Amino acid sequence: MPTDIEPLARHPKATRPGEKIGLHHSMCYGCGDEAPVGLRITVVAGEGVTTTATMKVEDWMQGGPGVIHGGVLSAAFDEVMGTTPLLLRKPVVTGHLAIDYAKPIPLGSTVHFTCEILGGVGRKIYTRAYAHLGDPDVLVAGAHALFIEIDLEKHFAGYRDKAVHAGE
Ligand SMILES: CCCCCCCCCCCCCCCC(=O)SCCNC(=O)CCNC(=O)[C@H](O)C(C)(C)COP(=O)(O)OP(=O)(O)OC[C@H]1O[C@@H](n2cnc3c(N)ncnc32)[C@H](O)[C@@H]1OP(=O)(O)O
Repeated sequence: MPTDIEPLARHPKATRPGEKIGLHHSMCYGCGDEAPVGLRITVVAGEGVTTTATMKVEDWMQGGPGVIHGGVLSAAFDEVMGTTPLLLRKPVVTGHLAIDYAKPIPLGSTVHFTCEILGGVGRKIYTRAYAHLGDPDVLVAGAHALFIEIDLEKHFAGYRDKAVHAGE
């Protein structure tokens, strides 16, 4: 992370603390409520530029016997951390994501995520997140990620004809 990042302020019209940040697409693998397979994560706005989220670890998320697959946890962090810049009213995509896996996460558990925006420079937004299973003092994973602000229309212009919509 560069040393010249600046603090980023919550947008005046951002989702209020305690409220759910809306789906960005109902068919999104991370947050969509109509996706045939997905994490169905709901991210809740916190104070300032922070968020929280939870995810139930379902049987289909298994990697090693009885525990979550590392890639599923990575996707969950991506979703939580990528949603958080919406508090700035900035659409982003992931540029870089790094996970520290501290403890195995059993199937059937509920993962609790906390995320904060550390700051930014230009179009770059740096975030950090942690995960625990109910006791915030016992972390099971942590993550750092860099998100890049995009022009939504331009970024997806070449792919929209491939988009999948609910009911198709
Ligand atoms: C699912 C999507 C929904 C999106 C809708 C939004 C709705 C709201 C969010 C909802 C939640 C979503 C949560 C899931 C989010 C994903 O999973 S997004 C999917 C995965 N990510 C991608 O597909 C991105 C693919 N990559 C790209 O398209 C392009 O590389 C990027 C990221 C747009 C950057 O390209 P660019 O616009 O040409 O900009 P570029 O000059 O290369 O980079 C800008 C700056 O970032 C730096 N940078 C770029 N990449 C890196 C890197 N890996 N490491 C370090 N620095 C980097 C550059 O060095 C540059 O720095 P400066 O020169 O400004 O100092």
